[in-house]
Amino acid sequence: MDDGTITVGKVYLYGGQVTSWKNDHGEELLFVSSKAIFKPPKAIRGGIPICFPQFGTHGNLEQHGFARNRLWTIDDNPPPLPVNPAIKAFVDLILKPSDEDLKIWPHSFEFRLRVALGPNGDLSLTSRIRNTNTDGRSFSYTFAYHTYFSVSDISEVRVEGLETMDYLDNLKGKERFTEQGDAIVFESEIDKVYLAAPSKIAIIDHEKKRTFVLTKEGLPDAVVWNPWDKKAKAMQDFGDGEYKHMLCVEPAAVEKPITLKPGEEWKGRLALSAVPSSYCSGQLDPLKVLQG
Ligand SMILES: O=P(O)(O)OC[C@H]1O[C@H](O)[C@H](O)[C@@H](O)[C@@H]1O
Repeated sequence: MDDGTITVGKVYLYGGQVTSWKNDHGEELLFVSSKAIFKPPKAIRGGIPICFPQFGTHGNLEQHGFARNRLWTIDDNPPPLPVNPAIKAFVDLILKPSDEDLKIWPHSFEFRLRVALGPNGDLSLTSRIRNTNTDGRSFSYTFAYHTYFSVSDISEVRVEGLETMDYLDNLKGKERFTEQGDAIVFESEIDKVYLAAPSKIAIIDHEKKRTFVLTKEGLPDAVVWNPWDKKAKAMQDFGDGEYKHMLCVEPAAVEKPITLKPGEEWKGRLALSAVPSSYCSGQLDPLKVLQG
């Protein structure tokens, strides 16, 4: 997507993956590792990988499913879906299963991902997944927009909107806990699936004085992940110190898989905006961020 002067977003057909989203000062808002590999068999480390038809290890497929390491195609003639008139540019990507995919997940589907840039440079991703099985069978899946945000310094970041939520802790065998009343801050590795999270979540980067506001629809859960130093070192496609400059907050449907009957379609949407943080007396007003 190009507005004629500066590139404000980049989408790879490999993975159907957004790898760049910039504000009007040309600053990159998504994190992509300097060691990312942009070809099969692994997914690109950064941007917004799509986890489908499985999130994480919640099933028998490879971690996070296969959509993130398949080649998607562009739909040159997208259908006239309800389009927000304020949208400046969009592209529709399509994924359908190959014969090989059908061997590991025996279901026909059409996945249409619309990536759109809206007013003020907002980025939205809308997934429409349709069951195209002709044998009358339903299918179920889990899903996530595995969004990697670029942050100045992870120790200066807080996440608002997930306080008091229940979560499954992936670092403790997916055991269920309840979060305390304070905003989430980061001092060590985190890998949690917040359940029935609110539709708006804010990531506040104190040093950058920037707040990312995530709005999600059709996606009840939200995963929060940072590998921290030890896991960072163990990842081949991730720099040792890069964990300091990224945070994944991933709108998802994990706890309750989505089931589609033949002919049925599901829609899951993520909208992102980056706004200057209003910072007064060391405290942000979460209500302003989340409602304003
Ligand atoms: O290394 P990947 O397969 O891309 O997964 C990276 C991470 O994704 C999610 O956030 C999961 O909750 C983590 O458990 C996982 O480590």
